[in-house]
Amino acid sequence: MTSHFDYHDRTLCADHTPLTAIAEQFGTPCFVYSADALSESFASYANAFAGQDHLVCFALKANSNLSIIRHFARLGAGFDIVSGGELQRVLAAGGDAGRVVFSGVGKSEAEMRLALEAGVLCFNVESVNELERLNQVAGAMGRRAPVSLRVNPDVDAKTHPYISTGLKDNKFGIAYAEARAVYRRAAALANLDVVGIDCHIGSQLTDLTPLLDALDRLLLLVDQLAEDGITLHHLDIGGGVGIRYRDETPPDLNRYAQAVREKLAGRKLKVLMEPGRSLVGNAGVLLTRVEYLKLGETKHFAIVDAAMNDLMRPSLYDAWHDIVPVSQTDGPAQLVDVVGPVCESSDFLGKDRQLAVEEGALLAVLSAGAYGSTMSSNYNTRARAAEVLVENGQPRLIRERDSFAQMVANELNLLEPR
Ligand SMILES: Cc1ncc(COP(=O)(O)O)c(C=O)c1O
Ligand SMILES: N[C@@H](CCCC[NH3+])C(=O)O
Repeated sequence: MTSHFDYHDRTLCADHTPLTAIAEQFGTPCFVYSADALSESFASYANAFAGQDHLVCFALKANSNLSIIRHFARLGAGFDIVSGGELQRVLAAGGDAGRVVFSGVGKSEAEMRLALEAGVLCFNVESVNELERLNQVAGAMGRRAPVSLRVNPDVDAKTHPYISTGLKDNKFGIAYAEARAVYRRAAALANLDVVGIDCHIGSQLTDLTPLLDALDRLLLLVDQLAEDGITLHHLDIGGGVGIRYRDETPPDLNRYAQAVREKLAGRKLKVLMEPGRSLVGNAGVLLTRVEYLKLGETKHFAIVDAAMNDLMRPSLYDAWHDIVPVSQTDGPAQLVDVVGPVCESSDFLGKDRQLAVEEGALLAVLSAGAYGSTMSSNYNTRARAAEVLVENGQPRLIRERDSFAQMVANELNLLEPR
């Protein structure tokens, strides 16, 4: 529970707006976000890094709803994108392309053209082949491409193996041992401007040590590059700061910023960062209603109207999300698996939870603001959930639930005549 999602008169509220009223108005399942929580998490970065030349680039993959992008753009954020689609979202929401860094291992030529056209701040390049392709695409357009190399510092981020990205055997980044040579190659290419260096070692990190170790390794490289006559203007420390899902202790941002400040003292390097989860994760919940209570032979199930297609994290990473009743009752708690209607045994939101539940009751799956809606799908031809933003005490629909007509429309006119 956070101060933004808390009980008032035994009803869970989003900034004092009862989730019962939101469910009534918008239906379930639906994601509910708190605008104040978004502002607060952004402010905690801004305050921690105040006094240092920096840019917080919100990693869109965590939550790319246009209203959330716009909210962060108004607060002065930049954006970290990984596809042409994400760039379109930033532009549609009124974000500034000049504050966008473009990450990702597989940028297509079309995506490069789109980003050069828009004028992004930087391409975070992840391989020599990408470098050559970008040089060629920029040349053909008569443009120069600003580049940073994503260096793989080979540090163990000590997180779930699926979300660790900074080890030698991960597909991400340019091997540390090769980075200096690749920079020389980049500097020699006619249509590129070498402007920065970046890394991102993994997600949901609760320990600052690997982040700071990675920074040390990058700074060593920055010095070697200076000897080669390559001067960088920014250093992008990536994202990865973890949040509390259950009982984790997230890293202290002030300590992180202080350590970064000390390590960069005396250098003319702007700091960029790419937080996703830590900006939005605890600013959202997934609201769902219990359809059935099913007493199995060995287990009891609360079958709810949200499923793995709405929130994949439990199925995919065995991730824990707290699940709480929206209305507190005095009924007896029982041990249940909270599962969805999807036809997969891995379709669960939580296992072995002590909950006082009854059919028709509302539940809130907490910490669902990051990698919830963005990873959702239409599996089982289920409509992707609506999204609602609570701002100034008012809930506002920011994404409509898919309609079934929408879902079949793309294929309907391609049907062979009967
Ligand atoms: C390159 C890059 N930047 C930023 C992020 C955002 O990470 P997080 O949500 O953990 O802050 C990711 C995802 O892990 C990423 O791959
Ligand atoms: N999608 C993951 C994190 C991966 C971040 C992307 N590099 C999650 O839900 O935790």
